[in-house]
Amino acid sequence: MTETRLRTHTHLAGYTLATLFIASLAMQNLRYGFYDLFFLAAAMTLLTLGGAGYTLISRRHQLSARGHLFILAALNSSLVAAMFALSPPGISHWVMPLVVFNLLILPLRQGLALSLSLLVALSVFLLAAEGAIESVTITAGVFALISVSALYIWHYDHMAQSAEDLAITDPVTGAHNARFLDETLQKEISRAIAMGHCLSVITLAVDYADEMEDLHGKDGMQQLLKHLTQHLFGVIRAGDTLYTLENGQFYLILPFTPEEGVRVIAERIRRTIAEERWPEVGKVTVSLGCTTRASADKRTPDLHRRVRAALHEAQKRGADSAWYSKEDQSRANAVES
Ligand SMILES: Nc1nc2c(ncn2[C@@H]2O[C@H](COP(=O)(O)OP(=O)(O)OP(=O)(O)O)[C@@H](O)[C@H]2O)c(=O)[nH]1
Repeated sequence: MTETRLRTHTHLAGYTLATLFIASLAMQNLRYGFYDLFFLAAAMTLLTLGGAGYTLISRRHQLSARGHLFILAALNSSLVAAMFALSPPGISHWVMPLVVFNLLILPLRQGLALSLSLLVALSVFLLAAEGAIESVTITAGVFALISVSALYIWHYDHMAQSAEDLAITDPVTGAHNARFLDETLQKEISRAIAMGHCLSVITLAVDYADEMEDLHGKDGMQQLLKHLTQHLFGVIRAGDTLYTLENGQFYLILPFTPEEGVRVIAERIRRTIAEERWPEVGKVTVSLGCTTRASADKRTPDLHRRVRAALHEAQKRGADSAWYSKEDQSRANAVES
């Protein structure tokens, strides 16, 4: 289940439970003749029902739906207004579920801000209406409830973020993985088409990777890939992204980079890697294929196909070389030419 669907389900469940709870409060107050409180609860029920409707309408962009903040702010404000205008008995019983509800529906910071504001209003009200001891005791209890809920939500957000990072990160090198490559490249292609800027890509393979693995073992090769990743992160500029593929290969997406630029950076990568002495294996060389998006390239396979052909051409020419492929294969020419 995606995060958007999960949020839609939890928001719907939250609003439905809140509606049932507040509607039962409304009925109870009607039964005992507390008409002011009945109208308050009825208004709050309408707001939570509105929240459920809004959740359904915004189900496709639940993570960025801003309307929840307004609905929750209206719920909290109506309770604070009723607190000071009606001085209802047992108001802390209304506040407790609402502070948890704020945290369940809103992003952590917004939920905390609303819940703590409500807590401040409650403690001022209790201080004036019931005295210091009552106010401190109830405020401490509600504060503990807010803290535990916020900690739980922070923990959940943290775990969700770690799971997302793991899903898009190569465990050995720490660069992004192939799964994330297609997603990002398609976005970059769409951005380049919309904004009319250049986009280039490079694919890079360690020369004689299989022989090196036989010689230095899997661990030695993994250490080398880690160091190569750090080196590449040091060479590329902010905005460029790096991906680890299989068999000692890397992929670079370079937004705002024209043909002349990708030739410069490909050559710089080739040269700096060849000049370095790598702790595990000594000297290493790489072959690089590069290309720039042409107007006909609308999808990732268009660029993948051409950049792979360029890498293949570089490898055919022997180790330690780079090759640039233009849209038309017959016009392909070497980087250094
Ligand atoms: N995407 C990307 N392009 C690079 C990088 N380094 C060089 N280039 C491209 O190569 C061109 C020439 O780069 P340089 O020789 O470093 O010259 P520069 O004037 O210092 O380049 P700027 O980074 O644009 O200031 C740049 O304009 C870029 O198009 C890089 O790390 N990433």
